[in-house]
Amino acid sequence: MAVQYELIKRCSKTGARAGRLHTPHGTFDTPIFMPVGTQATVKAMSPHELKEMGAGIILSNTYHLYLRPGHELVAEAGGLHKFMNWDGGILTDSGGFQVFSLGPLRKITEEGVTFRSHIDGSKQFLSPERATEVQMALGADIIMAFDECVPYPADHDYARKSTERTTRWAERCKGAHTRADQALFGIVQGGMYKDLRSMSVRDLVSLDFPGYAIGGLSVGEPKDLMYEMLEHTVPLLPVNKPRYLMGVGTPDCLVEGVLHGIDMFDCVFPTRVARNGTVMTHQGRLVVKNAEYTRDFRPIDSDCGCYTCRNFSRAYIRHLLKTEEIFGLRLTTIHNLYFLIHFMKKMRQAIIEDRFLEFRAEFWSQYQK
Ligand SMILES: CNc1nc2cc3nc[nH]c(=O)c3cc2[nH]1
Repeated sequence: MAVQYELIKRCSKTGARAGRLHTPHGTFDTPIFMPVGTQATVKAMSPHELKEMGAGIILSNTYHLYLRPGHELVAEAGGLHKFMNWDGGILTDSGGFQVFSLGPLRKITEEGVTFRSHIDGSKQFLSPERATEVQMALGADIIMAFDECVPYPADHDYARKSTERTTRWAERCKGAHTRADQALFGIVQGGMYKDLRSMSVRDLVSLDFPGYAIGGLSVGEPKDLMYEMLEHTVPLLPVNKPRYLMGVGTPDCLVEGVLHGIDMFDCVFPTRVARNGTVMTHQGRLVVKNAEYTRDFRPIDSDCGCYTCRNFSRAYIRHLLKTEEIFGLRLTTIHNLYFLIHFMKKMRQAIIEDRFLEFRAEFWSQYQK
């Protein structure tokens, strides 16, 4: 199997678990946070810096790379790892979510989705087979089935019909997937309906994927509703397969996702907000661009071991951001990614030492959103 999950330790009181994910490009500790590199680069970061800060698996997007530069060109370069000179793990999202959230004027049929490129308005079409072919050409270690992310809110009838189609599409992806060195994950849908989440899990598990993503969350629903869906859905998934919660990445959601048994997370949040000067600390977020930090010569976070916090002050970073110096957003990005990657390592250690609930209580006692 291209990707194998190894369970190391289960928390005795919750669904939290520590594990390892074995892939063709290395073995990575879980729970893991995966930086997003939509267009074959984690914005402002070099592969060397990503490796140095402990990044293991990064994401790229099929939708974007299919439109530009095209999957054929990436294949000609020898695949994504060679193209971007990254020898760690790569996961590609299948394009479904991006088509629904980016591509204007889209039309969904049983066959697939017709949409207009957000770049040049050209008419495009993706089907389960085509999305799988594109991902095989891009060459990620983990690829995702082509699905429809049920929008929020959606009525039960729409959610049911869409989820049933996503399952038929997952089967078609499985039929089209012929690369033995890649793992194809199914994506659980079902909207905010427990019966449909159960149906989606049952149908996908019967198709037997090497890993399962929880889709259709972090789409604008209240966090408590997301947690409720996780509490219901995750325990239904096989214990010996990785669980990947798509699009989730603020510290509070990461803690609650780990609590419910999630192993893998991705989110643009840390890199996106870094570029406008929002950085994460153990007490919550701060906007280092704000005037209050003009003469603040302390590091962003005195407990943080990242390159930014070891070498630069809030005042200096604020100055760089105010003057729109590129180095400023590089420093905030380095910090935010390091913070989350190491936050996951601390959670993993707490699970191994069977003190995850204490870790979680300590986190919530300090954290202001
Ligand atoms: C930022 N939130 C978010 N990013 C997502 C990506 C996804 N990809 C495929 N399918 C999904 O359902 C899905 C849901 C998501 N929510």
